[in-house]
Amino acid sequence: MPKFAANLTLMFTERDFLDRFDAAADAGFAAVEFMFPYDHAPEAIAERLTRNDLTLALFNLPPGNWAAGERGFAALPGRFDDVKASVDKALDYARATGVKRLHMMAGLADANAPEAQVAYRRAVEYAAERLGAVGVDVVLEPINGRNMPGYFMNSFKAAAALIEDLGRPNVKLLFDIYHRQILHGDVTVALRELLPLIGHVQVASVPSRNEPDGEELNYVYLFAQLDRLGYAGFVGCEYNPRGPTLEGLGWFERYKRRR
Ligand SMILES: O=C(O)[C@@H](O)C(=O)CO
Ligand SMILES: [Mg+2]
Repeated sequence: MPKFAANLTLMFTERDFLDRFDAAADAGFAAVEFMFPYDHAPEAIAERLTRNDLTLALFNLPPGNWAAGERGFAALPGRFDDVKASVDKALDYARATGVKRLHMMAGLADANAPEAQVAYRRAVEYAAERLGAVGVDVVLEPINGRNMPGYFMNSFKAAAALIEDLGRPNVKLLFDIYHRQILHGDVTVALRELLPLIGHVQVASVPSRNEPDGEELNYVYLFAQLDRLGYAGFVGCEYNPRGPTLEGLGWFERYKRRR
């Protein structure tokens, strides 16, 4: 059975951020993820995890000024000092929470520009070196251009090629099934082929990005497929609930933690 992580950036938003940990645990999740913890002290996040016996599956390195439109800066030439500072900051949270993988966002840049490719590779290698020393993986996520126009990392093929070329055991693929279906389709075969590179999976319905229980993809099949493939990582529920979060958790009933 997949190990599901509630995404606290999108789920349980009826509650304040820190209270979402309690809500996720009460709903039967044994793990959580979120995009950014940085408005809260590392100790406050750690306390909620411990109190609720939750594992933190993933969060993102600081992305720059999100409100102003930044979406990371790893592929932006001239931003290497920001990359270093972002790794420092994320490490504080990783140490406090015990998270084992962090998503490094690439930023808005031309995917074919050699200078962006060089900057990205350098940033990923730097993060991998620093985070690897404390047992943390760096995951790279291809994101579709409808949700994030102009985003540098927009191809599963490019991500896989870079990860294979780097050959670092702690650089892995964040396989967001929602983005995969929009970018390229062929989800099942891609999961099979890319499995050795996958460090994290995320899910949502396509095209609405709601609960994984309908529309284009058959998630009952895909979750069973992940089990058949022997995927041992987490599956992040990165979806916008159609209504109140709890009312949309019918799909999760068969998978939830019971205690
Ligand atoms: O899929 C996404 O959008 C996220 O996983 C993310 O980290 C950046 O928005
Ligand atoms: Mg995602």
